[in-house]
Amino acid sequence: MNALVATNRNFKLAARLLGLDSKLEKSLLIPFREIKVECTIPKDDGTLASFVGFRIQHDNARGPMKGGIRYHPEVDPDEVNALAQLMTWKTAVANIPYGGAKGGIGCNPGDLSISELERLTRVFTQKIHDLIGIHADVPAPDMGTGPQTMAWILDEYSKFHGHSPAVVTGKPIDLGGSLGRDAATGRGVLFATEALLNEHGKNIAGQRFVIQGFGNVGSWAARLIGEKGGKIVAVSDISGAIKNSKGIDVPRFSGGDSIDSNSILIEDCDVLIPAALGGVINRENANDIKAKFIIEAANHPTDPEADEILSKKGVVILPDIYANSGGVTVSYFEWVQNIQGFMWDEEKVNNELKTYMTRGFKDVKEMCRTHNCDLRMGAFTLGVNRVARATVLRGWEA
Ligand SMILES: NC(=O)C1=CN([C@@H]2O[C@H](COP(=O)(O)OP(=O)(O)OC[C@H]3O[C@@H](n4cnc5c(N)ncnc54)[C@H](O)[C@@H]3O)[C@@H](O)[C@H]2O)C=CC1
Ligand SMILES: O=C(O)CCC(=O)C(=O)O
Repeated sequence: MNALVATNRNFKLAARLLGLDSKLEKSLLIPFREIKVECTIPKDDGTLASFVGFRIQHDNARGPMKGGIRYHPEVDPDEVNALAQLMTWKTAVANIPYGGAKGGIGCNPGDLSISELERLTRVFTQKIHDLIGIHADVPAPDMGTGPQTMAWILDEYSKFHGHSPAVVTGKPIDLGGSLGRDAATGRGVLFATEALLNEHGKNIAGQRFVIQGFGNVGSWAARLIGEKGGKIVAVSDISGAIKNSKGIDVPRFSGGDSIDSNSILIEDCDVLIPAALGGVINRENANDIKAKFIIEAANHPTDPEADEILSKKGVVILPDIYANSGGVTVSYFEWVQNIQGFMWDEEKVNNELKTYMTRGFKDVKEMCRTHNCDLRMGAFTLGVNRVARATVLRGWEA
């Protein structure tokens, strides 16, 4: 199912549960602003290459819009739109003072040299610099981007607006990045997993985990879960997958037999953590999934059709807009530190993150009880209700 159709469907279900006014529902769904820019760069060999970049700013009722920038060949406006909307609900679930946005450039970063990536990032920033900003829209890394990408955006933006470290988060520490941001999404996944398992009378130790994706989020989640005694029995990335029922040597991504990476999601385990692409759990594979718990570290990994199948099988799904909110939460801490001109130590960052993730789980569960719904609808009703309240309070007077 198209990512936007799926995200809109979940939003509308939540709006019904909340009894939202239909006009308000419509206004919350339509993005605040959609930006599409053409980015042409000279390649290292002197030929020209053209790319299309997007920044979709979904909503700013609760504060500046916030969300990552993705470099991936499959980036398309519908997907970026869905991801921007998910950011709006996610920042509200985390109860941080932001709205939602997302960006992306349709490119394969693996095919571009470092200098080509730098030129592409700078051209993209030149085209959108007037529409982002510390109190308007604050980008961050996502798939295919990282601290170096944020450093180039910061530098290019600062040429127009003066030195502005708070215009991006997920920066290198030397440029005002926060300690703990690199690990934050994976650490948030750890805290979220602990909260869910504890509620079911279980601990991380002794559970068998399968993790799809071994980039920023997947590798940190694997490492931190491994340190807590969880057994990682299979992992994959774009290049392949390995499994070992006795446990994989996570830091080395070794110590297992190669398997078909398409079958990783249906491997035998207790907890499945998709940490790569969207839409990977769908009606084609949902019936074959053996995990009892799914922790959505990726954005939108589960299609609504799969949600229904898995729910009938009794699989418990911890939704993306709560489970992976550790990244944007520490991005918020980074932004706060930049604005204050003061740096927190890593212990403070991690302790604050735990407080936010623990509170977020309680808040989601409270909505599940109020609306007699599953965790996805608990998170959606929580996020949508907070944004709706802020929107109504601000009013529509022209
Ligand atoms: N970086 C962050 O702070 C946050 C990221 N996310 C989400 O987490 C997911 C992963 O993001 P990052 O780790 O930042 O990206 P990344 O670019 O660091 O890593 C992506 C990983 O996915 C793997 N991958 C790509 N296609 C694959 C395939 N077909 N099968 C298996 N693995 C595949 C890549 O090899 C790589 O290991 C995305 O859905 C992203 O939107 C969500 C919240 C915050
Ligand atoms: O850290 C951020 O601002 C955004 C992270 C992000 O893109 C996400 O949570 O999907």
